[in-house]
Amino acid sequence: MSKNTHSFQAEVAQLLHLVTHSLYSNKEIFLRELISNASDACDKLRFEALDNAALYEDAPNLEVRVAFDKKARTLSITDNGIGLSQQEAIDHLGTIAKSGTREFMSRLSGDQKADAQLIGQFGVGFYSGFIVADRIVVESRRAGLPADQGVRWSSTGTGDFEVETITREKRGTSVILHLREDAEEFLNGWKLKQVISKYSDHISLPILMEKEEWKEGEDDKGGEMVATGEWEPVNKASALWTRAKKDVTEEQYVEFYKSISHDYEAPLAWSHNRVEGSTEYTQLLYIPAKAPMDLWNRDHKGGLKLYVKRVFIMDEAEALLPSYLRFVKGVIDSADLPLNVSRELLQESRDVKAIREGSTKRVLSMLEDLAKKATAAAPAAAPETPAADGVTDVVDKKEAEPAASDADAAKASEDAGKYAKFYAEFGSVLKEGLGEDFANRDRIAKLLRFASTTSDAATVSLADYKARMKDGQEAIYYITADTLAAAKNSPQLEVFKKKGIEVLLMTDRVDEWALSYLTEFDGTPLQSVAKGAVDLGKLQDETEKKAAEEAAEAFKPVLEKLKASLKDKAEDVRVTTRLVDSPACLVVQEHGMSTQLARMLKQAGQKAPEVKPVLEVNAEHPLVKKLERDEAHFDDLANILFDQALLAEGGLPEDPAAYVRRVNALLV
Ligand SMILES: Nc1ncnc2c1ncn2[C@@H]1O[C@H](COP(=O)(O)OP(=O)(O)OP(=O)(O)O)[C@@H](O)[C@H]1O
Repeated sequence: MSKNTHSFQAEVAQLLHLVTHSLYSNKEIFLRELISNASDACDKLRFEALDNAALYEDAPNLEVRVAFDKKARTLSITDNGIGLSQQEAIDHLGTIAKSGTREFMSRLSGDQKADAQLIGQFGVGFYSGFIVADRIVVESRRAGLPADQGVRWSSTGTGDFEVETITREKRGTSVILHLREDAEEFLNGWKLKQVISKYSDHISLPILMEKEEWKEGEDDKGGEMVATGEWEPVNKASALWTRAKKDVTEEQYVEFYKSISHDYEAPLAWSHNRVEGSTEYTQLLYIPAKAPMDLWNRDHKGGLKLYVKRVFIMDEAEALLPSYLRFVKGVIDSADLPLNVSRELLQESRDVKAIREGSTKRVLSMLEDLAKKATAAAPAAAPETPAADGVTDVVDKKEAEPAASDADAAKASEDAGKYAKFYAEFGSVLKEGLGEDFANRDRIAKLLRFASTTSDAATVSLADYKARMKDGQEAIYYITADTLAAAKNSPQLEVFKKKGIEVLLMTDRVDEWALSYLTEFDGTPLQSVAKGAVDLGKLQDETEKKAAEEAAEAFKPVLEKLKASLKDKAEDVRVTTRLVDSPACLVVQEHGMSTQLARMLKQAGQKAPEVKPVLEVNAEHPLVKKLERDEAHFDDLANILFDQALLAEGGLPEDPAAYVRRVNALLV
């Protein structure tokens, strides 16, 4: 192949521009990214070589070499991993294959600081080389291909890249950075070692650099460091999760997280354990502080890497955790699984089942721990009972001690905010667990937080709610709506407000579905206030009940007429005591699908059963009383009553024009 020029995928060109302009303040991360790619390439080789040892050729020791050339102003990162074929170089170094790329691009604002944060979350990988280089040359040969099928890829990071065939004896990849003038600091052995030990110490392969010695200059001209030709490792070269906890600093845990997740922010919590017993494995699990772009997609792969006896097997091993914990990042290293385990085999393995259960429990305990810290910081709230699952020994666990200094106080308040932060990012995903993980449903339920009629923020746990229930209250009441405002102002809440009964306000898209799996909490049923007839049980006194029955009796003839008038729209019409200020509201039958969920399904283009709601009217309301007197407009009034009830809960009348006509007729 002669030299060919290719254009970058449009997104890459855009990203490159941003990388060079936004990540400037944190230049050195390019080295972490390139070393991490080099290490991944070695992992891939080791994995492919399980079936084909010939791929090792004559170099079975996998390693990464970092070298610089002061005169040529180049810095190179060389690995003897899997390498790239010509086509792979074109495909992988010219496009971004990651899911969520488009979504990511659309969120960029043009504000460099904000965008730099976003890019950090997205992970720029290879392209980060352009932060420090104005030209990058990649020379590579894929393991197993003949020497004359090497490839040289080069680009100045603007719109195009060039690809040509070269002969390369050694398999693997060299990334050669032609450094910009202002990146000269990386032409220094000491500086490079410092950056490598900061970001890449956990890499399990040796990262080698040439040993340097001080050489005096001639004629008193001052000396300089010169390379000796001898290579020495500059990292510890033991995978971080294989080390004892006491040998790993907090900073190293954070850096390791950043390198496997490409996240900018530190994680909220982590847990590192060696599990022994019938299934042996090491787990290092992290709870991120920020949700990735495509978390909502249920096809979003899990964030766990699977190793077997320290050999990398696969990324995104979704079988290791249930889907509702897909936000968790980390590593599982199993001592029992066969090295050639495939995704399909994983699904069926009993060891994997044990790992999955153990890791699920571990994540839930981490979350309980965070939640407990939040509660400890807010003494007014009801204390959370920690789940007794026998799982202890969480690395980041610190007993809540009285803050001894300002620093401790700051740490305590930071810890206290972590659960709220977690919940804002991942609460909706966690809720999916109610429907997915029956064995842990109670633990998940304890972790849920909602807004309520006493708190706009999602801070109320079901346990808090229970602790505040009124004497005689027999259910946990909730309402689902599209928005907090719609939930708060819903007519269905009126009687609850009047009686001072707290109602949970649920506005998450998954609430209705998820809550259908949670019929009770700690022995108390959950009851939607928009479903079925309102039964306040002991909260309503005898006189109230009697008055309501009498009103319903007196209203019967009007009710019959209303039913006839609205027979196409309403399943039934009845008198209610749940309304105080509003004339009417809609409810669905006890086990029916809420009108809100039906609407959502329709919007999503899915089939939803036709739900005819029940219209409940407030016999005391002047508009309803008017029905008794105004024979001429009865039909119009009845329809307006129904349509307004629909509007109040965020719906739209079936025939909006007819609704407007009817209202106007009454207005003039
Ligand atoms: N040293 C290397 N050896 C072999 N292939 C490489 C090397 N560096 C990069 N690649 C290939 O280029 C692709 C793109 O790399 P890049 O760092 O941009 O993204 P990534 O590694 O896939 O994603 P991320 O960095 O977010 O994990 C890699 O997936 C890999 O296939």
